[in-house]
Amino acid sequence: MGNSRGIAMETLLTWEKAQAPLDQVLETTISGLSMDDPRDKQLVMALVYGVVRWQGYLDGIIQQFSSHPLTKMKPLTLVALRVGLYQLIFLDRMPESAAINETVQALKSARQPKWLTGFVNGMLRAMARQRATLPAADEGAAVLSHPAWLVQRWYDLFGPERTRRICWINNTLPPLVVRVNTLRISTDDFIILLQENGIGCERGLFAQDGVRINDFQGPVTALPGYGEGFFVVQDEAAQLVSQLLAPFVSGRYLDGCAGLGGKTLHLAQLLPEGGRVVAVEPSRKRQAMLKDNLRRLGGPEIEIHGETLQVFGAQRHAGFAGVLVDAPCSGLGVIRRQPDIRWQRSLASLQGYQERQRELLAAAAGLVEKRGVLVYATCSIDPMENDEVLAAFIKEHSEFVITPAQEYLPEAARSLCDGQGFFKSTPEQGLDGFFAARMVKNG
Ligand SMILES: C[S@@+](CC[C@H](N)C(=O)[O-])C[C@H]1O[C@@H](n2cnc3c(N)ncnc32)[C@H](O)[C@@H]1O
Repeated sequence: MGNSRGIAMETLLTWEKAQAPLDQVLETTISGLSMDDPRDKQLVMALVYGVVRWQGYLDGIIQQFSSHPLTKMKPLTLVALRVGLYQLIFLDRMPESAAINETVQALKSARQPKWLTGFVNGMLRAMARQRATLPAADEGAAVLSHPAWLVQRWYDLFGPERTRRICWINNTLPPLVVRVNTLRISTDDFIILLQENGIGCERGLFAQDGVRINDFQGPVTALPGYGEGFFVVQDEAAQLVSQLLAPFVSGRYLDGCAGLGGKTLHLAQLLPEGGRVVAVEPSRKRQAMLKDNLRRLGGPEIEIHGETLQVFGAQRHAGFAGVLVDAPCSGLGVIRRQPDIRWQRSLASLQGYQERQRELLAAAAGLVEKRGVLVYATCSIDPMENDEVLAAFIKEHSEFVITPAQEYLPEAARSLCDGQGFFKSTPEQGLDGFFAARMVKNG
């Protein structure tokens, strides 16, 4: 399927089949393409992310026009209808004829039978004719475009008002936020550098080294200072999590689930002379990306271990002054950045995450030295992965006490903590939804 619509459809079909993260699937489908015009790539991305974000809403409309249940449709037919309808509703500058003809042409190029191309063509034309009467994207269930189980869960947990607000924000485009690598450049100088290059930006509202970049369309690698390692893309909420390991002393700190190293280097940045960071990351692919990031960002040498935190913990490594467990989680707090997450989770998957999180915290407990700090974090807003994990941990580990997170955060961020002293940011504050608990080991 040669054109941008065809590539978008192919990506969406692969994503549905593979149940893999959308950004990974998209990277694979577009990395090998030789598209002369960069706008073609942008269109593919806009279509793919837009369709996934609004899938529930689009499907509601398609169902109104179809006499067959959507579950009986061929996957390619449904994907073509979603891609076509998305253009009709959301891409204001796209002429109606181009939206329909190019979508149908992509099916023809893929040698789809006449009945299928005819059906998609007819449906899209019918929807275009009745465009003025289609339900708006801000009405009823259409706003939500989230799976029913999740909406029900959030209604029960947060009430209808908050649920609608969170769902609505999840469907908006997230801001580009970076953390300045102050080992290389000061935040003030980085802001000046961006402004000199005509890039609008402002200081973060909550985190001291956070910078919000406005109206920048290109890839982050094209921002000034990328090659020099002046910044790393990181939401302000994630930046605040590392700060909870304060007060920083010149001891050893463990990033127990380092991933690509967003928080690993931040810790190195925060430590005084003589402090050292050790990182654990079992995924080989992520480890390689972590090493690349650390090379780009520079800074002190960081010891990296490729085993799981459970294995690392069982090897009885010497005590750490601070341990961060930024646990694998559902990601329900970052749907705005990864719209596919909502369709790939279930209540059962939350239970699965909780089990892993409890194991990871238990493994971390033994690694913390006396009076050391343990921080548990997720990018989820679901209590099953947050408050419940913490309650179970504290019950089994009475040597740990919860200390109020607000005492370790900048003034502006203190209001993000709840009565129990947990840090809880949500998309409503313009932040990624994070949970973090700070504990100290007494025994
Ligand atoms: C939420 S991500 C970490 C994000 C990272 N801290 C950052 O700020 O970019 C969780 C990471 O935990 C890793 N992980 C999964 N199982 C693990 C285990 N048993 N022990 C340690 N890390 C694990 C995953 O590979 C993933 O990279």
